[in-house]
Amino acid sequence: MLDERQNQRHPFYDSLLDAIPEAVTVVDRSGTVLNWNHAAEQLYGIAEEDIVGQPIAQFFQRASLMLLQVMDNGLPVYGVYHQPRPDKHVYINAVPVTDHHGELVGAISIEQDITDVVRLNDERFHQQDLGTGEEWQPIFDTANRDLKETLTFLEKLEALDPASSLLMVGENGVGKAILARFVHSEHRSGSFVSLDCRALTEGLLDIELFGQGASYFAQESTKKVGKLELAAEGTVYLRHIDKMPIVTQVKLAQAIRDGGFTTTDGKFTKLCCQVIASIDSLPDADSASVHGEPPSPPLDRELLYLFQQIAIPPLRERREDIPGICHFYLRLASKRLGMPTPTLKPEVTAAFAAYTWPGNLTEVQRTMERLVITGGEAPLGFSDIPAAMRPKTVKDVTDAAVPLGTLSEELERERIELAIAQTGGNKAKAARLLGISRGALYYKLRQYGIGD
Ligand SMILES: Nc1ncnc2c1ncn2[C@@H]1O[C@H](COP(=O)(O)OP(=O)(O)OP(=O)(O)O)[C@@H](O)[C@H]1O
Repeated sequence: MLDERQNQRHPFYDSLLDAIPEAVTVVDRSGTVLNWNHAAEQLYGIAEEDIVGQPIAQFFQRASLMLLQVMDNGLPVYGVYHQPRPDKHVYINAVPVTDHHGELVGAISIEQDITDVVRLNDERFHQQDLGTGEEWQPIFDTANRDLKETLTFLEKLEALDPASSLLMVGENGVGKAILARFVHSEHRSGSFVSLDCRALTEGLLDIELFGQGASYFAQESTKKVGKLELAAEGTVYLRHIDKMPIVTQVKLAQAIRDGGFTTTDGKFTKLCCQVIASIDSLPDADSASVHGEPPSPPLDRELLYLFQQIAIPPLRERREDIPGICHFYLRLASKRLGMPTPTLKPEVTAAFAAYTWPGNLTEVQRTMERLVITGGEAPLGFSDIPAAMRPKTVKDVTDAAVPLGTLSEELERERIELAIAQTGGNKAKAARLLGISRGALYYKLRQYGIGD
């Protein structure tokens, strides 16, 4: 009788599963797929008849299978952001299933596809205009001595000689283009034209920069004005200048030195724009003499020395700024996405300060966006941040070496609370951990009303 009723239920269940807009997957204890609905077919492009009856691990990386993880842990997950494949982003609920005796018999997952949302957000951020001021200034509001000196020098230089050619030097994503925009918005009235020297072939880059006279073409209308002329009173930003063909580099050096250049139709064009170039790192000065060949990547020496170099350190060398930058990007992402700004537990702020951020600002921005999208009401802890950023030991956290006094009041308070917690309330040890005197700690405790 029971079997009969169960048999009757099957068509209802199948229709129910297909009516659900989320991807539903059911596996048995061994990980063999029992159900795979329409939405799952669409999300992963795998037909039901191909996957049902097969081990799910044949279709996905084992480590990325939340279903197997919940069976291993015996614990459900709800509303967790998950990336089952490099090109798929989902919110997932996954639950282990037990029989009447409490024996594990399998698991069910329900996944909501948010790939488009993530992609759209990414695009929005990539396209986003750098703005003209305040919004991104906190990135360069620094407590780092070297960067402070560099920025002071730049400010003086621009006040005295706003047309000087600059070379922004720094790892990928440190903010070279942002700083170039900042300089531009402060001192130039024309347009900001950006060219990536990796993206164009030798001849094309030359034409893009210096233009081409009408004599090369049949009609006058096909005459091409170069960016150096087009950006008059503005800025030409040359990204990855070390990838510029050497012939063009020599021509550019000559144009900067002569204050202008001759176009192919013989006209002398004055250089009215500011040239700002960027490079990830300076070529090794000795490499040419040591190996007897041009340094790789080749950068014309004459051109190099025509630029004032502005070095921007990677984030791991300005750790004292990291908490402020993370909070800035959290607020920026929340504002743009219309979502509440998540709060970070102090240990997370410290973990971020200790992390190396190889992708620099770009990585911070993406990480904070993700936290805004996935974060809930509660303050975010270690389990909410990418595994690679979690400290392996408590020492990693305390080694974050974020000096007090360089932090905002909010962060300073968090840092003190963390130190008190880590030292079991021992104020002398906490003061040592924080690198301040005991008296200063007592003052701060009173100031923030901690331990009242
Ligand atoms: N308006 C903005 N405010 C704050 N951050 C921004 C803004 N626009 C972009 N960013 C973030 O800063 C990151 C780094 O900026 P930028 O492109 O200036 O670095 P870069 O050093 O020039 O990088 P690359 O070496 O790739 O040329 C961007 O990838 C983006 O995540």
